[in-house]
This record gives sequence, structure tokens and C-alpha cells, in this order.
Amino acid sequence: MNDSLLIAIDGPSGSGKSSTSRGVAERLHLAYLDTGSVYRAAAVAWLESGLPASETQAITELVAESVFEVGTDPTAPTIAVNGRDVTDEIRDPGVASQVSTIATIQAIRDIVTEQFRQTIDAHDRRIVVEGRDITTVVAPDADVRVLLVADPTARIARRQAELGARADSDAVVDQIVRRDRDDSTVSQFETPAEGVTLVDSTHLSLDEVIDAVVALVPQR
Ligand SMILES: Nc1ncnc2c1ncn2[C@@H]1O[C@H](COP(=O)(O)OP(=O)(O)O)[C@@H](O)[C@H]1O
Ligand SMILES: Nc1ccn([C@H]2C[C@H](O)[C@@H](COP(=O)(O)OP(=O)(O)O)O2)c(=O)n1
Repeated sequence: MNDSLLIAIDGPSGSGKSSTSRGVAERLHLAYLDTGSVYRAAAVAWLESGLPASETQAITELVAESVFEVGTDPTAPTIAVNGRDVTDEIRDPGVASQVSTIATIQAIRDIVTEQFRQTIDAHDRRIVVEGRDITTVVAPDADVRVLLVADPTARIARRQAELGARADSDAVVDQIVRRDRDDSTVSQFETPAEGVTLVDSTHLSLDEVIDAVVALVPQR
């Protein structure tokens, strides 16, 4: 019997991918892979290196030589690069504002995509994977494929609420609107690809979104 259950969730920044994916993984006892955390950890390594953004070849080599370790427990996801835990550091606004430089280098996408597929296989394809190109590139053959969207105003408000006192309005808008624009030059996460279910979370609670995704799991 094939009991794989691979759930792919894509969407723009602040649409609720991480919260939803973690909730679905917990409910269905699946592992959880936050692919964005790897792009963010690669950005941490690059920013530390001091290489200019124009040095794409050297940045690609740096990422190729880096070792990423992703903790896939949905209750406590972690990310380390070259043996250093950067779980908290990857959320710094300075990383969020620069990460698209990494994410728009196609050679880097190819390297990490291969690593994501290895992680999926290492979990016998019982995993929820979230990002921007999971339904289209990383795992287009997933059992459940969802594009999770929400109005930009809702996404900005959510991110501001999350950052609380740390929130700088201009920076939050930049991280949502400008970053999505940059990221969408390399991934298609604004309209659902064929076979992908669109879920709009603008007026749904987190529990309702989790219910909507769980309801898509094929019964066998
Ligand atoms: N359906 C929802 N309704 C209200 N707030 C939500 C919902 N889903 C997520 N959030 C909140 O919005 C913020 C961004 O969610 P997150 O899961 O980090 O989004 P993403 O991974 O897509 O960037 C978090 O603070 C989260 O708690
Ligand atoms: N599969 C993926 C995952 C993330 N990315 C890019 C897009 C973002 O700029 C960064 C960080 O992604 P992340 O999902 O952590 O971003 P948000 O939390 O949604 O704001 O990586 C990507 O290009 N492809």
C-alpha cells in the first residue's frame, strides 16, 4: 500500500502558508518543510560573506558549498546553515528585505530544489511542503496542491500584528508588495496552475483554512 501524503502549499508573503502548513501537518501527523527558511538561511550566509549582490556566480558557489539542515517537526521547525542554528536570525527584517536576491538566482533555485526533493523522499513523501514553487516545480505530482492567497491589505495587517513593536510600516509594505513582485519574476504563485486548488484566506480564520486544506486530502 502506498501511504504517501505529500501536500504542497504555495502563496505570497503573509497569506498564511507557514501557520496553515504547520497546522495541517500536526493534524495529519506529517512532517513539515518550510522551503522559504532555506532561501532565508542562504541569505544569512551571503550577507555574512560581504559579497556584492552583483556577484551571482560567487554567491551561487557559496550556497552550493553551504550545508543546510532543516528540522521538520511542525511544532518546532528549525534551520541551521554550516552547523549554526539561524532559526531566529532568518526572521530579521534585514534578511527579509534581501532574500529575493538569493531567490531570484536560478542556479541557486536548482540547487535547493534538489535538496527539497531529497528531504521529501527522506520522509517517505509524508510531508507538508510550503513555498512559492512547490505546486509547480518542486513537487507538481503532490497528492494535494494548494495556492493560498489573501488580499494585500490583510497580509500587511497580519505581518504588522506579528511584528508588533518591531513593525516599521514602510518596511512591512516593502517586504510584502515589493518582495512578491521580485519573487514572482521566477515563480508563478499569483494564479493557480492547472490542478491546483485556490484557497482565499482573507476572510477565514486559521482553523477554517486548515479545515479547507484537510478536506482536500483524497480518501482511500
Ligand atoms: N487565516 C488567518 N487569519 C488571520 N491571521 C492569520 C491567518 N493565517 C495566518 N495568520 C497570521 O498571519 C501572519 C502570517 O502568517 P504566516 O503563516 O507566517 O504566512 P506566510 O508563511 O504565508 O508568510 C502570522 O502572524 C499568522 O499568525
Ligand atoms: N519555494 C520558495 C520559497 C521561498 N522563496 C523565496 C520567497 C521569499 O522572498 C523568500 C522567503 O520565503 P518565506 O516563505 O519565508 O517568506 P514569507 O514568510 O512568506 O514572507 O524565499 C522562493 O522563491 N521559493
